[in-house]
Amino acid sequence: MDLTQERDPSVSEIYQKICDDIYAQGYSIIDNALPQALLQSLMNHIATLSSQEFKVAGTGRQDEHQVNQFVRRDEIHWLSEERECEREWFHWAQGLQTEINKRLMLGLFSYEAHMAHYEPGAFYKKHLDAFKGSRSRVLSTVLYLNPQWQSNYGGELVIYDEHNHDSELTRVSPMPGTLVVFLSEDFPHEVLPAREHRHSIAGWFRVNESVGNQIAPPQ
Ligand SMILES: O=C(O)CCC(=O)C(=O)O
Ligand SMILES: [Fe+2]
Repeated sequence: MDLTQERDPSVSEIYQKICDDIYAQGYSIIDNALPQALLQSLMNHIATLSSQEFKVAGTGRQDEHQVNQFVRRDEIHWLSEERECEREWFHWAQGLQTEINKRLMLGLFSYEAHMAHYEPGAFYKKHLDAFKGSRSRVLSTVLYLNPQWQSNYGGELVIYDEHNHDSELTRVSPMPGTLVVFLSEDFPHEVLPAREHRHSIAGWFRVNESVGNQIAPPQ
């Protein structure tokens, strides 16, 4: 089953819009970004994943992984190619990667993603997804999977100005099917506490950090 509907012109229009926005301002916010069937299947999937498949999220690189409850309070489940509907999300992201590389020549090489669950009251303090100059994570994506979200629930993503980290650029409410894409090294952002359970998929495109035939160490 191909839930991304490759031939659907609206998929390539969305890819184009993301490329245009990234080129113009470094970030993109798209409502109803996915084909309805794919969005529905991801929402069903996250709703049925058992709580055992979510782990408390940490901060820092994998080898210095720390759980810091003052920084973030979400639980995550890394996506894999093994489950069909997770594979469909990778497929959609692969299409975006191809388009971005063609249009913006960012040299995106791989994509990793996890589902995230924020309990009521959970948050993620202001942070960057990559250290400046590290080139590990180049482009971040966040897709929201909350079928019943209302604007008074809170839980907004706040994006800050790349040149003035105290100045708020915009707030995004985690409405179903809204997608945010931004340059990982440039835009500090935070997740405000919500009154309800909040679900999303966060993902990151990386460049190839391998030198010669040596494989880059895990991040
Ligand atoms: O869920 C969001 O809105 C953003 C999550 C985030 O910033 C992250 O996982 O790095
Ligand atoms: Fe982030």
